[in-house]
Amino acid sequence: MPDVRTSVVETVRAYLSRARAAARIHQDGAKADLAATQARLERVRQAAAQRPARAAAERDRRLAELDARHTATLADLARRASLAGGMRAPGAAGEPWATWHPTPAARGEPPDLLRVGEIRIPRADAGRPRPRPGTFDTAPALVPLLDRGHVALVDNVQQGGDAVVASLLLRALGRTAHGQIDITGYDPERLGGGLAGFAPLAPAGLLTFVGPGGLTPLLDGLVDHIRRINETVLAGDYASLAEMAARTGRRPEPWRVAVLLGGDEPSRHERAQLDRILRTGAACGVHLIVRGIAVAEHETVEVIRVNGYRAEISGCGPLPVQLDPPPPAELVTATCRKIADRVSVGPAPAVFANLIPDAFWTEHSAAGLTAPVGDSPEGRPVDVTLADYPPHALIAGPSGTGKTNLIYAWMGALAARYSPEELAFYLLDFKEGVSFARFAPGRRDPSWLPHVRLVGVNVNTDREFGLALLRFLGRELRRRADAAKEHEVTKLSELRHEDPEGHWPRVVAVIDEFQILLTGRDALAQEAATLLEDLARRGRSQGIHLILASQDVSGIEALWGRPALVAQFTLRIALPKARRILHEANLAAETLPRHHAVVNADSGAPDANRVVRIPAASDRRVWSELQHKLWQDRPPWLGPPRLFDGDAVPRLASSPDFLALGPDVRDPVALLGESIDVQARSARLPLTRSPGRNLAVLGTRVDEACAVLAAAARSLARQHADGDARFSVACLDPDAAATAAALRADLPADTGWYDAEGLAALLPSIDPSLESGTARPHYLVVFAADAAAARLAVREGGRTGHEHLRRVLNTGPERRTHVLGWWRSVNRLRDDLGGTGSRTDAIGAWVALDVQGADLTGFFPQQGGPAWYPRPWRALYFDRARHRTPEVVIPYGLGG
Ligand SMILES: Nc1ncnc2c1ncn2[C@@H]1O[C@H](COP(=O)(O)OP(=O)(O)OP(=O)(O)O)[C@@H](O)[C@H]1O
Repeated sequence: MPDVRTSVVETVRAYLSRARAAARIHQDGAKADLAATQARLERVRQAAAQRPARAAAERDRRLAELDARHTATLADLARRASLAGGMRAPGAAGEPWATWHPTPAARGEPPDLLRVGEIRIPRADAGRPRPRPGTFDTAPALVPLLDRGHVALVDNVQQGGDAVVASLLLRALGRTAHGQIDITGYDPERLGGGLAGFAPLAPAGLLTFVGPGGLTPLLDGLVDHIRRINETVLAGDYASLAEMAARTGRRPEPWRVAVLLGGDEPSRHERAQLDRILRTGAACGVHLIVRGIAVAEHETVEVIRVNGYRAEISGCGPLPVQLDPPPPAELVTATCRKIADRVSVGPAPAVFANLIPDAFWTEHSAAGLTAPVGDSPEGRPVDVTLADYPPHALIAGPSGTGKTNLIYAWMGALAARYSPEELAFYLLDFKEGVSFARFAPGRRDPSWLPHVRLVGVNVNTDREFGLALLRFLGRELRRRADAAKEHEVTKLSELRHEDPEGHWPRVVAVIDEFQILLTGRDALAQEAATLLEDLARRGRSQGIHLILASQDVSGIEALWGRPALVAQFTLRIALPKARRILHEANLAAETLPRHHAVVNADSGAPDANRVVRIPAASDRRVWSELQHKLWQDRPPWLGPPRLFDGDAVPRLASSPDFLALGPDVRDPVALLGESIDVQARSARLPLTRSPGRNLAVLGTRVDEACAVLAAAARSLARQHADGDARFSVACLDPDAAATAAALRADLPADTGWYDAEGLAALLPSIDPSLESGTARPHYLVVFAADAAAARLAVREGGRTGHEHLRRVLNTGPERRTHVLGWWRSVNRLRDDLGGTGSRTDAIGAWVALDVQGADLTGFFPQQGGPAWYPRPWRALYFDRARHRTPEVVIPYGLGG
């Protein structure tokens, strides 16, 4: 048993020993853990003890950084505010008084803000927690007044307030065009003393003082003015005068600034009027500077609280403002005196540049053409319209009063507003001189006014050219009327709407000294008057407008006989001393100063007068500057205008019809000279195989006769390949020899050359009846054919030379043999044809030079011959087969 007990004890002991050992191990582990935890705790404790100091350092670093950034931003903002301030108040709006002088803004520039002092922005140096007292950045303290609002001064010290009022007024005066600000002063306390420095403006009407008790009428007047501007000037088209000025560059009304300096408490009516002005005045250029009268808060009112030279301005927030000192008294009076002097003298002369908009070709002419021709006496632009009403204009004034200048000004203003797609000019000057030539390319200046399609100068003796223009316009009128009918509309504005792809510019035809076209009781004047009447009546709806100018009362009288025609010219422009263009009772033109015009869009009725100052627009340099700009912008499809110069001699070699000729034509055409027409066409004589297709040039003028024959022969030669046609040249007048020889040199090499003897031998040899139908053409060009009469009278082989000549004339053309001859008188031709009573039909076409119309009786279907008064380098051409009336042609120059 003891053994059992012993064994149990030992087992338990062993078990306990193991358990103890295990517990010891656990205890050791726990101890180690405890030590580690305690060590960590100690570390955490130590770290925790260091943390507040680090956080504070970090916080301080961040604060310093923010401080520096803030300081830099503030300095930058102050710098930028200063810069921006300078830009918003340039020149006289912001300049210090020491260097101040008026700098009026340019036309159309919006008015600036006005400086009254400087904003002081406290400067905080980096690293310093607080700004150092007395250190600050500055920016101009600007106040909006003109076109923007009103200023209310709240002050208790006189000085600073006086300085603000004087600064605002002087800066506003110096920054606007002279005379563009009307000031009214209401100063019942000091009876105007508050504005004493500005008194020199009073005599020029730019400053009015209102006495005590005058506040009501003053406010009523301003309210009335605002109403008038809204009704008649802005008229619903613009929200404000500022918008009108920005869009049109025009400011038709001056600003009105009323300075109200204290007084009794306003009545209820006055307060209501004040409120109205504060609400609505700025849009109409009416502004108040109020001091000592409490005004309602309004967004348009800038409140300045003045305390000595310190102030707070509502627009600058709480930032303190240091007010500028008042402008020196002598600067104020000297400036006001200068402005008053300038305004009393009257506005500066009207300037051509003011008629030209900043941007070209922005207007559309569908409804009409509107452009200024000058300024009103107050300096405001005066627009003139050509449309359905008024459709046409008459301009009159004695020589030298500026009609041409007015036309230039008007054309410049129109051409700058309307593109060549919208407007086309046709210009004709019957005066001697070349006033419209500048619009066409010249030798020195290749530019042209892109709107001009035709220029006629030196046409005083070529009334035919005026007629040609009217015929052309008549055709254009019909073309437009037809197009309108096709689109089932009646007016140009509707046609343009229906046919947007069509090219339908408004046409303006200007005819200077138009009466020349209508003088004389001949058929030409009759036709011209009838065409004019038709154009004037029907042109209005088709966008064809006439501007007729005349220096001579007879010009107007030429129209007076046609009341229906005159009635269409409802727009009348009278230059000084122009008579009979306005209504009889309208004497406005009598007293008109130089370079002025009365524009009247109601047929001259006195009520419709508008006096306009016309700018000088004739200066070539100024004009060509504008023309060059417009020319550079011209559309690529637009060619130069046709220039018809009555003094110039046309050249065959450069005439379009000559250049278009080529060989192998069926019926050759002889070109005889240039037609007087809107296009540079040649007068043509078709040489068909019909009887009478010969030409007689008649008259004694050698050069012109030679020119016609040479042009005819040269143009024929161009239509035949070498050898295809035969040319024979006979020259029987030594004066014509040089031309004839030069011609021969240009004709085919086998061209025959004959004198009288040779001609007498040649004629019998020409036997057209023997030629076959395909015979080659033969042109017999005879210079001074009559000089061969004695030789041709000789009978040889049973026949005289004359008989041979007549045979060739009579039977030649059918066989392609044509005589192109020059006879120095009609009678000599008649003799060559067989004497008085002989047949003349072999001469189917003639060109008369210095030959009286009556002499041509036998060669012209009507009794008495054609109406023809010979003039230098002009010829009358008649082709029995084609003409009803003869046409005037200009021979091509002998130079080729
Ligand atoms: N508004 C103006 N301002 C300055 N100069 C002008 C003005 N109008 C005309 N002139 C000048 O007066 C002169 C005569 O002008 P213009 O040739 O236009 O007159 P006109 O009536 O057409 O004369 P005429 O019928 O004899 O040709 C020109 O030298 C012109 O430059």
